[in-house]
Amino acid sequence: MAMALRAASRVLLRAGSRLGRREAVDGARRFANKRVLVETEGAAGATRIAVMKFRNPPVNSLSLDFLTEFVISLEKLENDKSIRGVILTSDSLKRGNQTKVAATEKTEEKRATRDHGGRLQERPGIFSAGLDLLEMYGRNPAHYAEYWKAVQELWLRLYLSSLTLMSAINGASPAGGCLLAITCDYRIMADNPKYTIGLNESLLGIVAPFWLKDNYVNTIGHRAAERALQLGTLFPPAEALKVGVVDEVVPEDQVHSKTLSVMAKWLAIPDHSRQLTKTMMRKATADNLIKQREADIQNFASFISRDSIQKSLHMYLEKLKHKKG
Ligand SMILES: CCCCCCCCCCCCC/C=C/C(=O)SCCNC(=O)CCNC(=O)[C@H](O)C(C)(C)COP(=O)(O)OP(=O)(O)OC[C@H]1O[C@@H](n2cnc3c(N)ncnc32)[C@H](O)[C@@H]1OP(=O)(O)O
Repeated sequence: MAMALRAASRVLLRAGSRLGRREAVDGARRFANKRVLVETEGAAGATRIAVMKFRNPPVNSLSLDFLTEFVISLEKLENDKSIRGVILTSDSLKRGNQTKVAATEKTEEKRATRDHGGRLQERPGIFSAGLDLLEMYGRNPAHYAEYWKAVQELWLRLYLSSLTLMSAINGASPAGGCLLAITCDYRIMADNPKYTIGLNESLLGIVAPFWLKDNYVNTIGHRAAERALQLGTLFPPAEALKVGVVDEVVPEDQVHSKTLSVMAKWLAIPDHSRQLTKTMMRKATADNLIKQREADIQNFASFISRDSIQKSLHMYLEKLKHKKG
């Protein structure tokens, strides 16, 4: 398993440097590639935590490029012995198809956009819109296989990470967005009813893979997962808390500070005992995928290539495109 992960990571690292994606390195405190910004907090020499900010506009979808850059960044953090905790969150996104508010306007208005009548329109934040539908639609089986391998890799890396992982969910988090969150050790969500979280695959005419289903069952229990998966339920914050998809809901402007303070409590636990406990809880679920990765890739490639599934995805994409009109 470790060898397989190391080999896959070497491939990803080679791909990353070939594409020249690393844009800026500022000592050990901040590094970025195009789609993931990593900032570290804490004094040099002491335990530090890192914040991984997604910035893949317009909706932080998990494109192949994003997945590659994410895994490279995570690996760098895993290899940095001063880092013990990582927070996953979204960088604030600005959508390209609306007029951006002038920088001179008040701070709260800067985060808004204007509608066609020129009125300020508050847009919901987005943690991640999940897997990139354009990676799963209209491509060939080889592409689907490559994409799915990268999705598996992301899940395995996160689910088995020895770091303490927390998600600061500052926006909508459907499907693959929820995947990112539920691999974490702790989830804190902004109290904004416009934000929802859950595995909504069934609404798209697709099915969550067994390992994501297992992760969901481990998080919210079998009965709740059975119902939520069939209905494709996207929970607003209060319901997400009630069912256990998230651990805490806090006012939007406190998500980051609250996550930092919970992280401090987790980091007070000795690493070795916490890590061994985490492995004990998660290994069997991860092993289920590890022992049949190749078969899972083939299943995905043939499932997603079906005419009926492509048709469902087409209809869903059209629905997204026309919902504004
Ligand atoms: C027999 C069994 C065998 C099983 C074998 C296994 C099979 C496995 C099958 C595969 C299962 C995989 C698991 C899938 C996981 C997923 O993650 S699928 C993706 C699910 N995501 C969604 O449903 C979210 C869709 N998006 C939205 O709801 C909204 O966009 C939003 C995130 C709430 C944001 O809304 P808003 O701010 O209003 O922005 P929009 O205008 O809607 O979007 C802006 C543009 O972005 C495009 N877009 C949105 N989401 C995605 C996406 N996920 N991928 C790619 N592109 C996306 C959207 O179309 C807009 O585009 P333009 O119109 O061109 O601007």
